[in-house]
Amino acid sequence: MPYDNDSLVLNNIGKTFTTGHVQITALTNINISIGDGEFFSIVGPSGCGKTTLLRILAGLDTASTGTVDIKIKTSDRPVNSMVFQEQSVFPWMQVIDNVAYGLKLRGIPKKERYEIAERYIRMIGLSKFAKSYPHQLSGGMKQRVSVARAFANDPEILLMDEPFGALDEQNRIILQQELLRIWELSKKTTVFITHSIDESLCLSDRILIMTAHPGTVKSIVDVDLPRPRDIASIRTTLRYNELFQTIWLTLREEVLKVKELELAND
Ligand SMILES: Nc1ncnc2c1ncn2[C@@H]1O[C@H](COP(=O)(O)OP(=O)(O)OP(=O)(O)O)[C@@H](O)[C@H]1O
Repeated sequence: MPYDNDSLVLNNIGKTFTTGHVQITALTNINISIGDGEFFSIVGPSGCGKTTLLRILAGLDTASTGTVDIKIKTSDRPVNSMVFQEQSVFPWMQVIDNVAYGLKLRGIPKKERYEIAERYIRMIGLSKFAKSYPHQLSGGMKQRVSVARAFANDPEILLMDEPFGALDEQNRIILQQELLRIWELSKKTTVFITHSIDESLCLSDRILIMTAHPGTVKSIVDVDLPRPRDIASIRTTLRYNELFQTIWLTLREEVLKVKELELAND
């Protein structure tokens, strides 16, 4: 692991859902340590429990077994901020108030919270739209607002559940590059779910590949691509292609298991 100190440690995490008399084991025996300031991605076949794991990290759901230890550096900031796939901006608030919302909840005075919000709005290239309302923005711009809000909150850890999954490719590449730039400045510990091997390679320090249902750790890949990264040029490197191939071959076994299961259930 490229980081000296842990920010987030998952000990033996398991999750079983009970619906009526039916029990579904979504996650089992997950042990991971994520470094302070690390960008850690999770990929895995559909239904392997990625979102369930992130919800447990966010405290939105509880684990059936095991513990999550998050290192708290200061008590005056939130433990986590989450960015979802679907835009989660408040339609009745201007961009600046959306970005400053978490700071307002923490009682940060207006002048200070606007200064912080303006800084992140500038970083994601929306300065001209600070006073706009969400209905005046495109989908990609709204997702930028969500990203800016998450960073402005200055949480211990940033959790992202396919934040660019609903965007078209051009917007996705621009947002990935912007996310890289902001993350490289803030070095915030980030856990990022994606279905895209390419996206995980462009952004991450390490990538967790999960097994098919029930989800557990299949392998963890070190992304030894240099930083700072330029997404367009990193994709042309030999190392990128080697890593892509390694991840795909590992992931493919799990995706095929899901397909076999689906056929057996037909
Ligand atoms: N609230 C719930 N109640 C019962 N079962 C659930 C619940 N939430 C998730 N599951 C089950 O847990 C398993 C993991 O679901 P989860 O959404 O975490 O997977 P995922 O890897 O994020 O999927 P995808 O890639 O398709 O988004 C699935 O079998 C799902 O049906």
